Amino acid sequence: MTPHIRAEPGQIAETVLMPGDPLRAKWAAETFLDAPELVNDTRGMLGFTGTWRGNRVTIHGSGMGMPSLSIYAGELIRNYDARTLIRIGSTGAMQKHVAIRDVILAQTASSISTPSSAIFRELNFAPCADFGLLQAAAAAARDRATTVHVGGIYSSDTFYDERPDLNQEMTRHGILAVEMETAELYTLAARFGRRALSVLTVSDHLITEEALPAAERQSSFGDMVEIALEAAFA
Ligand SMILES: O=P(O)(O)O[C@H]1O[C@H](CO)[C@@H](O)[C@H]1O
Ligand SMILES: O=c1cc[nH]c(=O)[nH]1
Repeated sequence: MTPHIRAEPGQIAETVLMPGDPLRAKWAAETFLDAPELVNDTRGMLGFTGTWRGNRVTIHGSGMGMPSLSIYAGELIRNYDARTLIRIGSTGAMQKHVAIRDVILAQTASSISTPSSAIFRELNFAPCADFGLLQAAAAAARDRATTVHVGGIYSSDTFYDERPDLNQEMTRHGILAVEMETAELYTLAARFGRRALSVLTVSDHLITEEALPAAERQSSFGDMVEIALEAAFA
């Protein structure tokens, strides 16, 4: 038990999928896991443990933004010994060739800062995905109709951005999309020797201003969850 997770030792699996939204954790657990059991609801942050093809999996919300993710992922690693952490998130596209509903495998995550920045001081640490997970997710994605992109993303501290110049530079330098958690997830995984990957679904587009209709969000997120599960147990 931690200040933010009421699960008993042993109630959290070694493999954890982490959406930002606790209700997406509930939906994914009820849709993809056998016998999902609620293991956390402290502060309304939901976590479920069940099995997928016989493998134990926890699906636990991270909340929005890196400070929130660093609490949950940090406690899952330190207190429950989570070994494989895969974010399943929504993201905003920053390239014309990336479309709504496409899936992005985040190879690297740029940021202005993360909760870990105080450790690095003048160093520009380069948070990156676990190569084995990335390779397995790319292989799992190849068998699907969904278009998948592999590359760098941007982990922002803000959803309502006030730096169009910065977005332009990221687009110019090939950054695929923006979200708000991955750089800290990859940094924590590096620090504790764990495996991490972010599998993201494009929910809106910063250039075309398209957005996934609310009614289609869950069905479009299904591919991302299955890719994450297949990668975890490849
Ligand atoms: O859909 P989730 O996983 O929450 O991810 C994205 O959506 C939230 C912003 O609306 C941020 O958490 C961002 O990273
Ligand atoms: O953080 C996010 C997530 C989805 N779309 C965005 O524009 N930003």
